Amino acid sequence: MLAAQEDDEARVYHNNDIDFKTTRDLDVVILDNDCYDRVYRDLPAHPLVLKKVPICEYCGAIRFPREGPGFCCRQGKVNIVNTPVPDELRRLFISQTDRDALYFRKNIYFGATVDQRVATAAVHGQIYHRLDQLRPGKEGPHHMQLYFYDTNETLSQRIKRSPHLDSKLIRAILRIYENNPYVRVFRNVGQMQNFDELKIELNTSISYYGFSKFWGAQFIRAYHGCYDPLAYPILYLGGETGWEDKSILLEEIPTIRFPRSRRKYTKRKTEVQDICEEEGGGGKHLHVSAREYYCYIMQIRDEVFNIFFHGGRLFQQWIVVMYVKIERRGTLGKVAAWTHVTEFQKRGLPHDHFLLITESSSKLSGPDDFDKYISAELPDEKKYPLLHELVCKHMMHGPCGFSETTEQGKDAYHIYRRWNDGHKVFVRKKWLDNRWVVPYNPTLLMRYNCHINVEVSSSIKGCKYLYKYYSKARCITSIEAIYRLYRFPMFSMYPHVLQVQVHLPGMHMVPFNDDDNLEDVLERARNQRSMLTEFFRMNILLNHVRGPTSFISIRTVRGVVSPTFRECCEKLGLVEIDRSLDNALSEAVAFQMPCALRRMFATIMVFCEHTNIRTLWDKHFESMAEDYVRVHGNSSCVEQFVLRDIADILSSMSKDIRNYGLPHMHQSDIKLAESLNTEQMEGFNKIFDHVIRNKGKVFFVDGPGGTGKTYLYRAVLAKVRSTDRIAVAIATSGIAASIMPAGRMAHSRFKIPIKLQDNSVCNFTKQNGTAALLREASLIIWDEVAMTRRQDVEILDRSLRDITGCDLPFGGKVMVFGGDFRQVLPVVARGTRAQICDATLLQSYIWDDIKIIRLKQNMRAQNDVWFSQFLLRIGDGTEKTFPNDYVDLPDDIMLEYNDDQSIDTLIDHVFPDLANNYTSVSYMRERAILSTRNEYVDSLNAMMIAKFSGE
Ligand SMILES: Nc1ncnc2c1ncn2[C@@H]1O[C@H](COP(=O)(O)OP(=O)(O)OP(=O)(O)O)[C@@H](O)[C@H]1O
Repeated sequence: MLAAQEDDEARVYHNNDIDFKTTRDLDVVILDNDCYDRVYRDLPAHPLVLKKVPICEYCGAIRFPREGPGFCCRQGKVNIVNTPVPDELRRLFISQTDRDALYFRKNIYFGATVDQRVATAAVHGQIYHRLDQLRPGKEGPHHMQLYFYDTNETLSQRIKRSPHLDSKLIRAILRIYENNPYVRVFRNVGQMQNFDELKIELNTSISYYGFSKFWGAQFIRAYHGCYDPLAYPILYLGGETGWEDKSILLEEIPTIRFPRSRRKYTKRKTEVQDICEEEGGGGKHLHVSAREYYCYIMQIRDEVFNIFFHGGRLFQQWIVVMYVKIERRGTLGKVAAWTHVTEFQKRGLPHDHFLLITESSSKLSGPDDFDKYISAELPDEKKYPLLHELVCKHMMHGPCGFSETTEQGKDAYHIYRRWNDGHKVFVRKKWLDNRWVVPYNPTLLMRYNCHINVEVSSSIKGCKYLYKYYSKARCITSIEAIYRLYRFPMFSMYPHVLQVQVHLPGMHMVPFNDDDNLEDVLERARNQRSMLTEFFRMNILLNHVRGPTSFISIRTVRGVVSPTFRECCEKLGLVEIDRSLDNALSEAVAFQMPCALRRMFATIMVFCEHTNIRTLWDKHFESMAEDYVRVHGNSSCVEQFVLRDIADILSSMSKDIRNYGLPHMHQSDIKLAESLNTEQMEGFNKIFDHVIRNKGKVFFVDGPGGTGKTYLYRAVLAKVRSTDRIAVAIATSGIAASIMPAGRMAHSRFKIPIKLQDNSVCNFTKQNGTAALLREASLIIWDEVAMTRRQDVEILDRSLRDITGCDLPFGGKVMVFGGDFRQVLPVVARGTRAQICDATLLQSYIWDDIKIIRLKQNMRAQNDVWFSQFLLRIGDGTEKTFPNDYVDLPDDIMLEYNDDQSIDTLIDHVFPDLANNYTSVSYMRERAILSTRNEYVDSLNAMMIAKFSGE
């Protein structure tokens, strides 16, 4: 409070400027120790007040913390003398009581309102007034013609035309401008002999006034010194030039420094001004830049009446201090990285978006953590009176729903607790409750006393939300101009990219009037196109079409008008999309592996609208097939491998390779069905029969390791796909997914949430591509389901029922699960044996409807009957055990443990003669060492790589 009492500014900002009253529902019992009170802990007692810093010792500008020494006047090098403002004008600018002053301020503005009575013309989007006749007509003088009369005549003519004008005020203004040199010159124009021949064109947008015929055209550019006094006579009332003739006094000024106290400042300032006058420009002068000039005059200085000042700088200080405080004091946890964007809203007010990425130790992991930092409720007015006032003042916006607790929302948006506790405040003429409170951090709100919306973002969507502010359509406002003038950082991100608006067809902004019919607006052909792409194409055409006279003539090729610039470019062969994609692939060949090229090729197929994919395939096939050629040599088989890979990638993007005109792909697995054993064949027929008859059923292929489950899936997948039906193959683990044609991992394919709740569903919407794919699918195969939590499968069941609208298991799809409960079971963190068993599919309601296909014949160990039976006995739990469930392993499948040497022995055993074989794909593919932890795998890999020859 001390700081607040001492400081004038503080008093201004602390004044109550909002009326509110508050009420509370008596039925609701308020807890004394409400756990949600955590969020209000350690609140600052009062909003932050910026520290005072001494005024600039050179120019006397009032400075804010962190403004560098050269911020206002380049340490005294820039010194611009302010023209004194007459008392009368000053009064008009500052009086809060005089009616004429209020009227004056209400009615002064710059710019042209298009007056229908004056001939106006829009040339390249700028508005010109053209007054051919300077001599008044029969109706008497008006507009600019009024300037050529003396004060009384001008005034009576003005009042005649606008009876509401305050004649005293107009007279005062005319008096103030009596000595303005431009006013005088203008008046004299009326005395000229050939007055009738004069024409004046006034460009009210930005750039020039032209007096023609008499002097010839006289253009005054915006950067010319007299543009400012002509365009803004009210700011340059003496007609003084703008920045152009201002100069830097190099020799004298820097030696005279203002003392750091305000009392001594005025005396020293007069001394400096005297010296400047004595010098009369005799010192060594350098010109100031426009930026230096504007930066200088936009400063606040004690006892200097500055009519240029528009404010907004305090806000920038607030940004700087806010970030510094956030990072240093860790209000929102320890910040690892951050970024911010200043957005200027329609009225020109700056609005900052900060994204703070906290260190892992400070990550907010769930609703309980969110509640420690964020409140979306009115605080208790008795316990936290000041905070309550600030929430009423700054944080009451649009309505959301009530919520009993904070909940982790879908996507990036969480639901914060907005309890219906009957607490209401009467603010802005309305009774508002917790539903209207924007989420905020009490500490930040108390400290900065302004609207700061704080929310937790748990996904990349938060970043996207922020980044979209880069691509908004923008026009520069006065406050943004000041930001740019002073080079305030507006983006804390590198590289700084200011994008123009880019949008997809049909996704761009469309202007319309209130009374427009929206359907007509959407139908308008010009609204269907992306402005930017059309603009680029038009520019291409401008380089090639000779002497165009209109937009239509640009689009005319051999007498035919094309509807769009793009079509016109295509007709003229000017669009090079195909060639640039070809170049991109050629470039990638130099440094990408064949598998990366195949992925890139598939991406181009799906996203880049290449007009002839087959030519691209023919040209780049060899590069994409290099790795297969090295192993197989045979070209037709290699082509099939490459096609298979691309088909798998396309399938993961829900696309079918058959629609792109590439070489025909043989169904390599189609013959597998012929070699199935009896058990497999029985299962195959059952599954395929249900698919063909479109009859929903859930199967479970139960077989110990090596009984040919994967072999069966591949045969079924190939057969179903050969009938042009969609078969989706997934597995719980990545390795199993990779050995199924077009296999994907379950969590990724079905977007199963990691954290599960009772009614969770897959994270796709009904309209989404995954939903469309699953709706179309005739068969879904899920391998290794024994390792999956039953809840994941139940979520899929719920989602499929939802997107298909069919209440049968899995929406009436043919579902084939496979796995082996004798192998690995689901992982339940720190779960007991009972909890693990409860998480298996066997305990699910789904199990009741499942038809089991049992495979017993071990196809992997056909030559080792003893071993396959041993495995079965272990899995079935019938092998003889010792205390603690130990079993006896035969010696010939074990290696002797030998302390440090054991790992080497294991590597040598599994990978004999590694140094000579590590380049052989088949050798490496046929063997593997399994391990329980990633760190062991990493060290094993390192040990093996060390055995390779060469660098
Ligand atoms: N009908 C068959 N004819 C010839 N070989 C077969 C047949 N069925 C399976 N195989 C072969 O037996 C081996 C094991 O088959 P597969 O990998 O399909 O078994 P699995 O039950 O999926 O094993 P795991 O549970 O360990 O993954 C493979 O090499 C496969 O090619």
